[in-house]
Amino acid sequence: MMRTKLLSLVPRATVACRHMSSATKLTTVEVNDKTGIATLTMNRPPVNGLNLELLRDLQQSIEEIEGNKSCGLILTSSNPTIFSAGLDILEMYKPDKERIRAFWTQLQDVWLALYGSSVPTAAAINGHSPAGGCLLAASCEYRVMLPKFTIGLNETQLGIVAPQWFMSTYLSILPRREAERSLNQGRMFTTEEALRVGLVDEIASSKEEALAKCADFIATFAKVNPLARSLTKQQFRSADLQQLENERVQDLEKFLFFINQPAVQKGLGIYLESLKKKSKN
Ligand SMILES: CCCCC/C=C\C/C=C\C=C\CC(=O)SCCNC(=O)CCNC(=O)[C@H](O)C(C)(C)COP(=O)(O)OP(=O)(O)OC[C@H]1O[C@@H](n2cnc3c(N)ncnc32)[C@H](O)[C@@H]1OP(=O)(O)O
Repeated sequence: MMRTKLLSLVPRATVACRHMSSATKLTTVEVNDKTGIATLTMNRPPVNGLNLELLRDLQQSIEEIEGNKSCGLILTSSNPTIFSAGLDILEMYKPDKERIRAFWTQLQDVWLALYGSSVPTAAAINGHSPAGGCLLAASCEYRVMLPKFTIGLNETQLGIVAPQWFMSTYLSILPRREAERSLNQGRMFTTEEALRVGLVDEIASSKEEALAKCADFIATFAKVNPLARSLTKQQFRSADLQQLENERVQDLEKFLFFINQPAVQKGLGIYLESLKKKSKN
């Protein structure tokens, strides 16, 4: 394994980091030698849109962290204003038949790996986090968010339906009434609103502070037996995980049927255009 000091890339307070993976281009993993916590950073400009390749790299990085006996995983973004824009709409708009199957299957794999991770997980949400971005953050056990950003499962606003496992993820954090209402509305929460409803656990004023708060959360498990902790987590999450495991193929087929509906394709096209127009103004 390659061991590189990355002192120039980490806060001064950090003593030393092992750079575990550099082969992947769209994610990096750095393990703090002192705390044993791995920081997994998404790095796909311009908006960390979750395309097939970023999802593959995410899964590889999660597996790397699981296999490396890290004490915890912090998910964050290299972009200073965007955690992740969610699924890359270009994967779903006028899709290639084979690729879109691989894409959705890979998204399922990432969720199973992250939501079911045996290590403690936290998200340092250092930017906007709509839809699939929110799903990733919500799959972690703890969330710290920077002010003046937005987060939420906004699928209905795009004319699409969040599948059951997106809903289960929301329900693992939010009271049922709040989860149902905000999913139906496709509501995006400001940082402060997200804190109020419990979608995020803390607010931090900088990325460094967010990472430190996530590390503090992970440190709360330092004296807990790791096997007891991970089996307890598994028991809490196993029904949700098992449901997708059992229905993976049907879930894929439902997604393909839905996404290929002419009305859905039309809606995605209009939404993409509106994003592009907005970025030109
Ligand atoms: C019952 C059966 C159920 C079956 C299941 C069926 C269906 C489920 C299917 C799908 C589930 C999908 C979940 C998703 O994740 S969909 C994606 C939702 N994402 C969004 O709505 C976010 C859209 N983006 C934004 O709001 C902003 O871009 C953002 C706040 C993230 C950043 O704003 P900023 O001003 O900094 O940047 P922009 O100028 O807007 O964007 C720059 C550039 O990036 C392009 N872009 C942005 N987001 C996306 C995206 N998600 N996918 C692809 N491309 C994106 C944007 O168009 C600009 O491009 P360009 O003009 O520079 O070329």
